[in-house]
Amino acid sequence: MKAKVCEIFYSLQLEGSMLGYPAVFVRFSGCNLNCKFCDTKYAFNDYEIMSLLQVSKAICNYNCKRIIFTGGEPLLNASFIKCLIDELGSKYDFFLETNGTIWVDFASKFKHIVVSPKFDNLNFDVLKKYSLQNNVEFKVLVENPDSLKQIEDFLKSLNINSATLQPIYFPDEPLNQFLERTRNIIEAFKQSKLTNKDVRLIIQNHKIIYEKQRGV
Ligand SMILES: Nc1nc2[nH]cc(C(=O)O)c2c(=O)[nH]1
Ligand code: SF4
Ligand SMILES: [Mg+2]
Repeated sequence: MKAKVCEIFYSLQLEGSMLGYPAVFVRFSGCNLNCKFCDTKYAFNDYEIMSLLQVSKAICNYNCKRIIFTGGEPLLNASFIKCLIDELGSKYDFFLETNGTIWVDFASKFKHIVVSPKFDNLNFDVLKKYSLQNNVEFKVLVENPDSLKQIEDFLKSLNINSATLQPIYFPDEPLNQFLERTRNIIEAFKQSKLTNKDVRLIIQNHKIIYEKQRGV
């Protein structure tokens, strides 16, 4: 079995509630969506075709027990990932970053799944299934302070009480502008109804620390 793999690298999880844990990232190429704010467009056409053995060897070369599958949309390679998990076994903890449009029946094999729904492409049947799992974190992207009302309604519609808000850092946006927009989002968040739920705001720390480099 083979898959298009964009990059495999060792870093810290620098987004979401698992912030700070060292992990090996396996970034698959390709996505079923095409978001205008996508920060991994390079994953669409920069890849190597790799076998299961090549990927598992690359993972084993790092001395780290946490493996994060990301993309693109990693679940376009669901059976490849399932085989990797079965092969690598119980000494590893597996994590997933997905856009929440594809469901897999081995979802419970992941220690933690980050589902980041995109409002232009919501699949409520799939999102409902993820919302019923106890290993799922919903990470909702925030464009500006006005986006919070839509996010409130979205969480309510799926009966979701806990989530992570992540301000979007547009690919060609200057850092100062992102920081100012983030400060405005924080002020609006503090005044919103979301403060009555288990909702937190966490920025993409790698974008600040490494200035939008890839593979970090
Ligand atoms: N350090 C680091 N943390 C991340 N968390 C999620 C990432 C992703 O691109 O899915 C990512 C990434 O690309 N780098
Ligand atoms: S779902 Fe994620 S990887 Fe796919 S196009 Fe949108 S932002 Fe990019
Ligand atoms: Mg990313």
